[in-house]
Amino acid sequence: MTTFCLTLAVTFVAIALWGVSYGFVKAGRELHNGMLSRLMHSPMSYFDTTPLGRILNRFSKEIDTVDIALPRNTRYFCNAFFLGVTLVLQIMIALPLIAAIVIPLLAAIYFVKRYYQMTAMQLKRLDGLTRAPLISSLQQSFAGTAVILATGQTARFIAESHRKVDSLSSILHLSNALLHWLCLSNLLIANTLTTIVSFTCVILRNTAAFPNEPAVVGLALMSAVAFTILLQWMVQNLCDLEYSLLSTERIRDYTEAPVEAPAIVPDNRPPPKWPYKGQITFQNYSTRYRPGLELVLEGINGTIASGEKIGVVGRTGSGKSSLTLALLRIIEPAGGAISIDGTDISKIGLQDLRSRITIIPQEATLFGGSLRMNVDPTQEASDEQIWDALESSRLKPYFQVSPQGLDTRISEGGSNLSVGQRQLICLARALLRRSKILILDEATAAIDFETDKYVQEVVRKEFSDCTVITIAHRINTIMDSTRVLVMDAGRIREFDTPANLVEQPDSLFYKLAKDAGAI
Ligand SMILES: Nc1ncnc2c1ncn2[C@@H]1O[C@H](COP(=O)(O)OP(=O)(O)OP(=O)(O)O)[C@@H](O)[C@H]1O
Repeated sequence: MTTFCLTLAVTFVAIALWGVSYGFVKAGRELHNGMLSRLMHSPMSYFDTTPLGRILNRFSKEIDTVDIALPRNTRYFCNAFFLGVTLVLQIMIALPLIAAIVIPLLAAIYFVKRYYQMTAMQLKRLDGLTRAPLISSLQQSFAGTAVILATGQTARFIAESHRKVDSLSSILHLSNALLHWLCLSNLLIANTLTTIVSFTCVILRNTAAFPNEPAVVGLALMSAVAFTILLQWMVQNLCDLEYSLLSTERIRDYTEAPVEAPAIVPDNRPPPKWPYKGQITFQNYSTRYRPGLELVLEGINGTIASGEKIGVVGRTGSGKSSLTLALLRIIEPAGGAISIDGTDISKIGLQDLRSRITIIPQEATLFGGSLRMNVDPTQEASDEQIWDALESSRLKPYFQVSPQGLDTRISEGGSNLSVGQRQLICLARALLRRSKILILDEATAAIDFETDKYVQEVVRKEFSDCTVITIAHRINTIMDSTRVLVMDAGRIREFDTPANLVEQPDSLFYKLAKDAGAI
């Protein structure tokens, strides 16, 4: 009867703990989704300061631990725990005297586990610290394979990689040694129980305290032997369970990563056709990449009229790209404001702002997928419109001969296309969007002079009624701009027509144009 009640109680508790284990799985999934959605909305400064290797480690190892190891360890521990409790109770029912040594044995198990765990925690931390640099280093090496091969640095990178693998292996080796120590300690404790149970049986064999049934004595002895095997498993599962919970903590840190401003501000949504004219006004605008850093744009004032074609020039690091990032609110203002058609862009949602401005960046961003998906990511255009855009960007003849047509596969990052072709796909994308403001951030740097000229012609023709801001590496390409904005150390130094600026030999633009051989 007692055994039946015990079994029933244990079954109920086991079911309750299975529920807890299921809860872990659910919580793990929520943490995963939370981390992903948070990181997708994190500002650029967060990625500037958080190594990519660390983020990848969270998404691979830690998520794997929460999704797979945590529920498994919970289940294993529950099994081991209840089996262990049942075995000890069976021994105590058969030989009540054994109860006297259970508490000292539990104390010994507790101290061994605590010692093991303190050391293992440190090792786990070291594992994380050595694993992340290894992932980052591998990633950098793969990204820079061409440069590493070209500069003959292969041996250095391999040696560096070996050094990092060695550091990680030494931590893994120590973890294994610690695990063996735990095994040995637990075996000693469990064997002590078996020895005491055996001796008690022998000593009490002729006394009233000895069970009448030989089967009960056999059960006690069998339980003691089984406990020897089980204890090791139970303690290790408990430790594994606690480590898995550490991963949850690490992922939770990422679910609290900073996020950008809201995508939509319901009370302040611009009308669907905004911007109507594309007039951009800077009012004493300044910005920095993150708190604590120097201002990269300072006291920017000026108005770009609707439909103007503005060329932005300046020495490297003068703040040209920062100006475009400020327009898209990739970096937020530290002071002043930018208005588009009279609307302060800092007051509207990021999605509303960014969906109304088109940028062709310095580095073309292409995704692994079809040509159609890359040219028309929102999937709103017809095949005809996409082919027209490809024709205007001079890519139609190239893709027309492909049997898959618009379904031609583009590799991740556009690696099966030339750098120039990638930029032309971005131009086709811009042609499809047709927003009132277009930004070209050194977009034609990788294109030959002839194609660059053609792109400028297409932009002038197709975006004739739009405001176009061109950050130029070739001064020639912006000589026919309406006005030229010359940046220097984060400030606007000159803002006038190219003709006026080249007439002033002491102007910065004159010097830049002269250096470039444009005048
Ligand atoms: N992610 C960043 N974090 C911190 N500072 C940055 C970051 N990107 C750029 N800067 C700094 O901002 C300043 C302006 O850089 P920006 O890229 O706007 O110059 P640029 O004129 O576009 O240069 P280039 O012609 O070389 O592209 C530089 O001093 C640069 O060091």
